[in-house]
Amino acid sequence: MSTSSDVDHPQEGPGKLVLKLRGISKNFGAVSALADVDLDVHAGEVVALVGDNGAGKSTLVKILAGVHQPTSGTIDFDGEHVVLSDPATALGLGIATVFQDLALCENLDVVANIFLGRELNPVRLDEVSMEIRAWTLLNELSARIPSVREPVASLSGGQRQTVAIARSLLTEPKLILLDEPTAALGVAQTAEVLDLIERVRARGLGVIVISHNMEDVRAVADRIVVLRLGRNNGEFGPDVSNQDLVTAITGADENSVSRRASRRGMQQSREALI
Ligand SMILES: Nc1ncnc2c1ncn2[C@@H]1O[C@H](COP(=O)(O)OP(=O)(O)OP(=O)(O)O)[C@@H](O)[C@H]1O
Repeated sequence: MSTSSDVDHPQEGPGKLVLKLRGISKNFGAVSALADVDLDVHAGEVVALVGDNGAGKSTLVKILAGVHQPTSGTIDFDGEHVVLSDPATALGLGIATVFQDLALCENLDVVANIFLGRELNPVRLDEVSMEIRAWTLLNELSARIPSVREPVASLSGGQRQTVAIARSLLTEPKLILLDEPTAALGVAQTAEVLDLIERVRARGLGVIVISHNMEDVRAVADRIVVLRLGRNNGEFGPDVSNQDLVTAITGADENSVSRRASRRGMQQSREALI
């Protein structure tokens, strides 16, 4: 399938600030899930949010999706102070979230899944217009979907992720949150989804990607933001070393990645001496 997205939506580098979080904290009773977190995302920028289990990534995404309310802190979206009181408000403002479970209906086809709950004419379904719109959207994303009349049950993991992302684009959001979009995908499917993220960025959207896979993060992110124990713990470019990233995520500079790097360094100096 050929693409026209780069032509239709030219975007060179990050644009204006679309999301600005300042001092976001979230307590669940006595548990502090987030403490004083700052985060900026620009239009046309992919920001990877990384951190160990329990670092607070999901809590932050749920705050942006309007599922949780922050205990304190401010959210500016598209230059305005906002309160994301519920998921409909977040979506209405232009923040779309693709959760890890994708929430697709297995027995329905691609068109029905993309338009689920947003049918063009819910009284008398306008199947033709919906099919054309679905094809156009998938075409713009260079998606490899064999047929939009295929039930989702017969699609691969990467294709399902594509359908879920296409569905989230239907409301024309300014920011899209992707929770572990490549988890449990094979090599080729992962590459497909990373390509898709690049196309979403090329449309000028701000993208937040949560991922545990550092290779994927480095491949697609413009900026990598580390959370540790609910706090900001460093911000890096995609060329950051594995060692620095692991140190920021775990808080320990003595780990297997650093030990291997130092062994490699010692071996190289030994070879230089011979
Ligand atoms: N609804 C809740 N009630 C009580 N504590 C919670 C709730 N949600 C999250 N927490 C706690 O907040 C902290 C951050 O959890 P969160 O799920 O945001 O981390 P995470 O970085 O997404 O981890 P993972 O990678 O394992 O999904 C953890 O200590 C967790 O136990």
